[in-house]
Amino acid sequence: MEQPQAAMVASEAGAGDDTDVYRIRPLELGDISKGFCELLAQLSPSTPLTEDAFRNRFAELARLGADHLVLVAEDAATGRLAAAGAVLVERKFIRRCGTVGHVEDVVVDAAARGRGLGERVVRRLVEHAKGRGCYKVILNCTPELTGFYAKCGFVEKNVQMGLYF
Ligand SMILES: CC(=O)SCCNC(=O)CCNC(=O)[C@H](O)C(C)(C)COP(=O)(O)OP(=O)(O)OC[C@H]1O[C@@H](n2cnc3c(N)ncnc32)[C@H](O)[C@@H]1OP(=O)(O)O
Repeated sequence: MEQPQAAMVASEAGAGDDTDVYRIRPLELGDISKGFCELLAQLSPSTPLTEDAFRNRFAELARLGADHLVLVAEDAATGRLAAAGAVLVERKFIRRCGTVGHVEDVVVDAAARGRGLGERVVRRLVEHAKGRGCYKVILNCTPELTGFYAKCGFVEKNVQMGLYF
């Protein structure tokens, strides 16, 4: 039986507005056949996930409950996914055991860009982090995307560093 990625967080993340073209909701197991991998390939080209790999990762993430939420936007007319994004809640010792939201892997299908969908997804991820008690939400992006994230309410802070293996 298909279960939402984090059933208990569905209400927190909002069920979406059914009158809208896009329904924003948590990732579901069936999304592998609704274009989820094709969407992610627009973020980072890679070989398509097998159904087993998708199911295993889905189960791992589900165990993290509301601390890891993947949202997708489903086109109500076609049933295909038009956008996705994730937020991970980090539990710290500092800041009186504060929590921080990390926004990751935001993508809107090329055909659906420029209509406010990316901003809606990011704002929903931020809302979720706020609802989990996060004192801030952070993300990494390329310089070309700072304008987009500024529209979503973010300000530039610090620098990103990486070490790849
Ligand atoms: C943390 C991360 O995941 S970083 C990775 C981000 N993802 C990618 O780069 C994948 C490829 N790109 C995309 O999927 C999309 O272009 C996104 C997600 C960046 C933007 O999604 P869209 O749905 O097209 O953006 P949306 O229409 O919501 O734009 C909201 C506002 O930001 C502006 N905006 C959008 N993209 C940009 C940009 N690259 N630079 C400056 N402003 C931008 C829009 O003009 C709009 O402003 P307005 O309200 O004044 O009209």
